[in-house]
Amino acid sequence: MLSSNEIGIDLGTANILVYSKNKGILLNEPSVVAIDSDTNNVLAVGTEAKNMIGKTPGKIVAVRPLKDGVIADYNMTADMLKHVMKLVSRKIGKTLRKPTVVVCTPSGATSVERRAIQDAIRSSGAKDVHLIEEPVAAAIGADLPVDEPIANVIVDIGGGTTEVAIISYGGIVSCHSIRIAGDQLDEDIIQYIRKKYNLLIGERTAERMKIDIGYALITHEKEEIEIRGRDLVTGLPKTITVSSYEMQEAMKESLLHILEAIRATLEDCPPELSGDIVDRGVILTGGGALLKGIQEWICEEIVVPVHIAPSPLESVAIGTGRSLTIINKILKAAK
Ligand SMILES: Nc1ncnc2c1ncn2[C@@H]1O[C@H](COP(=O)(O)OP(=O)(O)OP(=O)(O)O)[C@@H](O)[C@H]1O
Repeated sequence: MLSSNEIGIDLGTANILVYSKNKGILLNEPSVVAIDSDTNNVLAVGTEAKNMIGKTPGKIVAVRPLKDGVIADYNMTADMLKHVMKLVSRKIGKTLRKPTVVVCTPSGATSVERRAIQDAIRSSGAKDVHLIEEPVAAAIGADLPVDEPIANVIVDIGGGTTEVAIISYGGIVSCHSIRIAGDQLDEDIIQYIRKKYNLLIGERTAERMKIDIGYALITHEKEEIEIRGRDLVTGLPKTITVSSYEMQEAMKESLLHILEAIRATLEDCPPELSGDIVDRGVILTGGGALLKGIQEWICEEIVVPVHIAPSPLESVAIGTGRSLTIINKILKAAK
């Protein structure tokens, strides 16, 4: 039985989630920290800090300490994790003392990047820190039978990375990890609007556009959204209307890169497992799985059934927490 002192953490580029098998999701907050740049004190973490992005006075900076699925600013990540542990303690009504933590890392992370994640978690008070590859955690969290000798194909489109993996018998058979995912789609939208309309928009506006009227490359009925930004010629605020067709144009190149990663992984699949893929299909997870039309588009392109995981934004966190049971079994067997 897992105690609340054993937790799984999805330390994501966009969101940080903490899961305990007994209590479920204990925390789900954006991976954002707001600091006072004069004193370096952390002022806010999570939603409160995210609401400050692009709106803060000079000395308060709201930053995302992770980029492309790995730590970009070590000290800030460590501070964010300390705050997260405090929030979790408050939630469970007692101090989380020296917890055992399983945390995911992108499968493309280097050993230095993995070590940094492990050290940052340890510095937040954890006793034992176990790492799990993100696609494996996502597959466990999506209820796939990962320890059976059948092909489970997982496509996890997060904020910083897209991980595509074929998992069989508890291990990764073939995998591609690319640093193109939700954040890149937001950046594509910012650049498109800048070039086409000479209008500067912020990250949060771009993300809202993607979520509200963003479509994968499928035929659909046109939708429109009104957005505001700063005119680069006059320097004044301006409102424009953007359509979902323009959003497709903006995101096209990155979406094609994601498709390419899926194709490349399937091409690497050992022939014995190919039959499973045709029968069982591909599971989409991560926030990108919620992009309108993505299931239909990928299905059309790879001609294999595509399903969306039950809770795409939570699969990795649930998988990290559940994997503790497996780790405990291994540790017990080794005694
Ligand atoms: N409805 C939606 N449509 C399109 N994209 C969405 C939707 N909801 C969330 N997203 C995007 O999903 C991304 C966050 O997904 P997720 O929480 O799985 O990433 P993460 O685990 O933090 O990142 P990574 O795994 O790369 O470290 C963000 O880019 C967000 O904009």
